[in-house]
Amino acid sequence: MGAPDAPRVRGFGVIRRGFALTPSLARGLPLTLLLAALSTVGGAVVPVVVQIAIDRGFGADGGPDEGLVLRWSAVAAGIVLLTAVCSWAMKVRLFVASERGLTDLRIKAFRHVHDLSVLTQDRERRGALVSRVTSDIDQVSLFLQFNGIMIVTSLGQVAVATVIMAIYSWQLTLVVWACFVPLVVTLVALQGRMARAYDHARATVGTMLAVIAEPVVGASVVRAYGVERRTQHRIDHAIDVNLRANIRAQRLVAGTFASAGVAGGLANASVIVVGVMLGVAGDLTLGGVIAFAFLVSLFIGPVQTATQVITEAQNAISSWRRVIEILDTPADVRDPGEGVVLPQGALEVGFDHVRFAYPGGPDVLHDVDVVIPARQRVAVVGETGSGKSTFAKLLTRLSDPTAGAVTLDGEDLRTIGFSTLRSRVVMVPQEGFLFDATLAENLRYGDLTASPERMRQAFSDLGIDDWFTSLPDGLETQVGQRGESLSAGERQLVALVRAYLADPDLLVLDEATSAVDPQTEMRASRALERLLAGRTSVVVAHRLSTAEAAERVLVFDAGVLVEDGSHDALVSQGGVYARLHASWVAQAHLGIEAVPSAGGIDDSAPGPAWDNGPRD
Ligand SMILES: Nc1ncnc2c1ncn2[C@@H]1O[C@H](COP(=O)(O)OP(=O)(O)OP(=O)(O)O)[C@@H](O)[C@H]1O
Repeated sequence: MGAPDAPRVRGFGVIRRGFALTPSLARGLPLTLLLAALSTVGGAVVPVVVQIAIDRGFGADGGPDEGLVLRWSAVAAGIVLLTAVCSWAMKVRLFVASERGLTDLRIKAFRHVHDLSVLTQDRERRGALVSRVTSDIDQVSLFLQFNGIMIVTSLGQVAVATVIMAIYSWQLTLVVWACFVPLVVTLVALQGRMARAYDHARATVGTMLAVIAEPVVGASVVRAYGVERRTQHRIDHAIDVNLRANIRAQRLVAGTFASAGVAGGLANASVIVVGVMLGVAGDLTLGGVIAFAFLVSLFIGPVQTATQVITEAQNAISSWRRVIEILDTPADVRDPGEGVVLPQGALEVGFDHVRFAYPGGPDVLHDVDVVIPARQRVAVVGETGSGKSTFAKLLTRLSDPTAGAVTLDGEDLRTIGFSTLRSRVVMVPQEGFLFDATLAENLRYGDLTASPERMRQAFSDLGIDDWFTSLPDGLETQVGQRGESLSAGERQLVALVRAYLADPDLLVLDEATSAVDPQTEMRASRALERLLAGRTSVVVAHRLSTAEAAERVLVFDAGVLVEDGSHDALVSQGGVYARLHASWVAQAHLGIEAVPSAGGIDDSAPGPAWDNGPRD
């Protein structure tokens, strides 16, 4: 995602927006800056004391004045100590403020990622999205803690050194500044290129993480198809692209740092030459020339540091921009907050001339106009890609229609608060995602307050307590990552129990296509039967038996609702559904578990499902 719909924020705008989004970052900043300024003063004191000790102590009338040298040394030691304390306090404050601020930012960004519609999330690969909330924020944090304050202290030191140098000799001060003019010009000229180089480098980090994460998640597919080398090649390529992007950015940084070195050397040499000339002319004392030489190094060091830090700031700004872009991406499926109140009980569903297109694509649903009365049990069928899942997504407001409206009991879904919607409407996706936790914790996603007794009762209500009691650890069974310690069929059972605990008034179910053993299949059918009882239900059916059991069948073909009626009526009508049914029956008699589709029989597809199964 080049951040989907967020306007691009530039340079200082990023810093301003960044601070506005994280007020705790700026809180107490004036005191931190004051401490930073005080800690820079200490560094400038030493050359001044050296000058006083040389000119007034060693050069005192009547021989060296040891007392004076000791007194001034004590003063210098005190100031240096105080400076160290200021520096420590400043760093602690900075660490605390940046950690707090960036934690806030991380939480905000993470929440916002959740608010974005599934569609928006799909546009950026998940790994790249995660990188914006993790590694990009880490970059900003690192910069603020180690470099941000260095810019402040360095610029402070440069200012303090300039003032003191000017007090000693304004001519030499001008010479020093003149040596750095080319550096400033170079820096300004390279800013744009460096910003682009770092933007690219940060984007390649996101891509790299996405490319690495994908095969880790899909490790079994990678191994099953023996594509380790091809996968490794993709990863190597992404790493290589990132490496080259970083090198390109760092080359620019190295160039500016080298220019700073040249300017420093030039300044040192010029000061000695011009200083000696001024000394010979009687305009400067020996102590003054030595002090000035010290001050020049005090000036050059921070200028070089600031040069490097300013260039590295581009990296942090690029990262900050990527986080801000996420926060500025509007949540296209917006929660209306309180919203309208829905009546209790089963819900009536309406599609009022609904049209839908995925961003940048053609319409995939065309003028769908249908009413599903409360408590009706509906099956949605059609071949792969006909728009069944999209219909289900609109029904559960994972996306909003491009035109027309989806209604619940006559209320537009867009006017119903998310909390009401999520408690009344539940979607059971094809692959019920399970979290790496116990069975009980996974079931609680359906109802946070469910007690163990209620959970056990749910298994019993759905007629699958024989399976539940076969689990040695019962509710404490660990399901593994994505539920992989359970079989596909068992995961379906858990998903059904979870939906039952949520107790929705409208249940939308995308039937699983994976084939399971006959016993689990029977359990799942029984549980589904009981789960649907008394509720309005829309099941995206992949099994003909599910369509046969429904009161009403909606048939989609290329995004158009082409048939609508009971199973029997549609079979006798002799249309798309009848053809689907006939091919299925023929296949069943032949004992081949092939998958007929609206276009005929597809004998390459596996399983008992009657469309081609999921595209991927
Ligand atoms: N996220 C997406 N972005 C772009 N196009 C999409 C997206 N999801 C689906 N489509 C397209 O929309 C059309 C309808 O897809 P949909 O998933 O609704 O079909 P389906 O009937 O549910 O198919 P299946 O039975 O295989 O799940 C297809 O042409 C598909 O390619």
